[in-house]
Formats: sequence, structure tokens, C-alpha cells
Amino acid sequence: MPVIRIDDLTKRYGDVAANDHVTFDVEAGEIFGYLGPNGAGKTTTIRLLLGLIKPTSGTAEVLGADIRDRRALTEVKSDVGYLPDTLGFEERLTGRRVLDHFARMRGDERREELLELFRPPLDKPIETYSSGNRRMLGIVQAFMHDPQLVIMDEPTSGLDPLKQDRLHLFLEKERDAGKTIFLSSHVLSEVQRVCDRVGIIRDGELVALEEIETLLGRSGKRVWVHLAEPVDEERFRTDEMIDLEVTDATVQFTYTGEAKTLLEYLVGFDVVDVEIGEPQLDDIFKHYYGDDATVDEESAVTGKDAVSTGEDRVRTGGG
Ligand SMILES: Nc1ncnc2c1ncn2[C@@H]1O[C@H](COP(=O)(O)OP(=O)(O)OP(=O)(O)O)[C@@H](O)[C@H]1O
Repeated sequence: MPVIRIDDLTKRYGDVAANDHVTFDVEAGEIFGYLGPNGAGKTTTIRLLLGLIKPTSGTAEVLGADIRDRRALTEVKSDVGYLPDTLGFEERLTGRRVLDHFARMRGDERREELLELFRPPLDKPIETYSSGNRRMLGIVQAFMHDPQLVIMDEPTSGLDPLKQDRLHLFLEKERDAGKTIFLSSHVLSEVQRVCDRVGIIRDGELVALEEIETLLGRSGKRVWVHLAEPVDEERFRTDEMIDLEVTDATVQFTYTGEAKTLLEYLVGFDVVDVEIGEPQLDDIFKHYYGDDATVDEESAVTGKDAVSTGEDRVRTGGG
């Protein structure tokens, strides 16, 4: 039985369909990545799953509980952990008091182990925490009652790269121990690095649902060919080449055909060197969000309307 079953789920805010007939399942023991830029509808799905808002139509089940059935949902909540995107802790309390509060509500079998790993400060008021430390406290809170399913909304936002790595390694161990992780993200590299499957959401609609490996396998590989002499673009191009760019004697493209066919083709040119890179999720993302995706420096600063590739950010074409 799937851990999460989402069935034709729709949530409207006036004219905006924040979730538009969304259907998919999340299986036990997987890290599922829910990917989309700001405003795509990720938080809406998460809030629906937790019963924090009501669907306009359609439904979902979390650990077998119908999200429209408040009592059933309350019963399974001891087996669900939740890391919200905005951590609404009581600001004047210390971290320790906050964790004590959650412990009384749901238990804290794993508090000490998690504190050792994520190390948020415990004895000062939350209002003095850095955003990274708030998130570390949130992570301890989400896992300390040892739930079967943990739902995380943008879990690495505000974390430095070392802490991101620590969290990713931890999530993989949890998955290997049979736990299920549902995480939303607009960071492509994170989803590519840690998730087993991905659902891509755009304007409230699910536009892709696939294993990461399959998605990457279909996306084609990045290829750079260095030639002895400049070449004419039209003479070089084949149908399997996408986003072809020629700079002097270097040709760069995404290749969707077989590697063998490409190598046979290149025999016809005076090739100095060939580099074949791994497929990237941002290529796939551009496919779903339009070819006019551009690197946007302003978005890189504000993080608004942007999808992060890890190093730079890609603005989605047309919204
Ligand atoms: N309470 C609300 N009232 C009106 N519109 C809302 C409300 N909550 C969300 N929306 C709208 O629904 C759409 C989806 O928002 P949602 O927060 O689910 O996106 P998201 O993918 O989680 O974005 P982010 O990464 O910025 O959190 C947006 O257009 C948003 O403006």
C-alpha cells in the first residue's frame, strides 16, 4: 500500500488553481522529490496532506487515513513528521523547551541521536537563532518521534553546504532503514542528488512523474567536441543534437541518440578531443518550463521565481 496516495487533488484560491487535479502515489521506503519553482503549488499539496487546508475537490490518503477525515488523520500523525517551510516556533522559548513540548505531544525516542548529528543550540531563545539553526531544530523536531513518513518543505533552505550534505546523508540512511521521505524543493541538484523519484509540478499541475534515473536517461548527454579547425554549424548538426552551439573549433550540444552512433559520426571530422558529461536535471526542467529559461542574476539574490541549479538559477519561461 502506498504511504501517500493523491487522487485528483484540487485546491482553488479564486481563479488560481494552486493544485489542479494532481494524482500520484509515494511508496514506502523511497525519497520522493516534489520539484517546482516558487508558486508552483508544492506547499499547497503538503498542507493538504497534513489536513491544514481542505481540498476543493479530490482527495488523498496519508498512511491510509483520508485527509478529509480529521479523526483518522489525527490517529496517524504520531507516525508522520513534518518540517514546514516557515518554522513557526514560539520565539521566546529555548530550543530545549520547544523540543520538550513536541516530545510530550508525540514522543522523542531519537532526540539525543538527532541532537548529536544536527547540533542546534538548546539553551537560548529561538528569536536569537540563525536561520540555519532554526532549520536544524526543525529537523530534530520532525524526526525525534521516529515517524514512518517525514514530509519536508524545502528542507535545505538556509543551510550551508556542509549541513546540506549532512542532511542528505541522513535522509539516505533513513530511506535505507525503510522510512519514507517526501520533500519539496526548487533546487534541482538536491533532487538529483538525493531523491529516488521526482514529481514535477507547474502551475498546480503535475507535468512529470518518474524515477530520477529514467528521467536522466531520457534527457540526453552534454557533449563537447574540440576540432582541429572551425566547423560550419549546418554541416555538423544531426537530428539527435539539441541546443547546438559552435564557438570557433568547439561544438557543444545535448545528444539524445546512442553514444556509439555519435562516435561513428565523429570519425568524419578531424577531432582533437571529446568530452561527454552526465545528463542534468536542469535540461529536463527547461524542457517542461520552456526553452527561454535564462540565468537570472536578480533571482539568484532574491530566490524569487527562480529554480536553483545549485550553482546558478534558471528563471522559468513565462512564469
Ligand atoms: N492562502 C492562499 N490564498 C491565495 N492564494 C494562495 C494561497 N496559498 C497559495 N496560494 C497561491 O497558490 C499558488 C501555489 O502556491 P504554493 O505556496 O503552493 O507554491 P509553492 O510551490 O509551495 O511555492 P514556494 O516554493 O514559493 O513555497 C500560488 O499562486 C500562490 O500564490
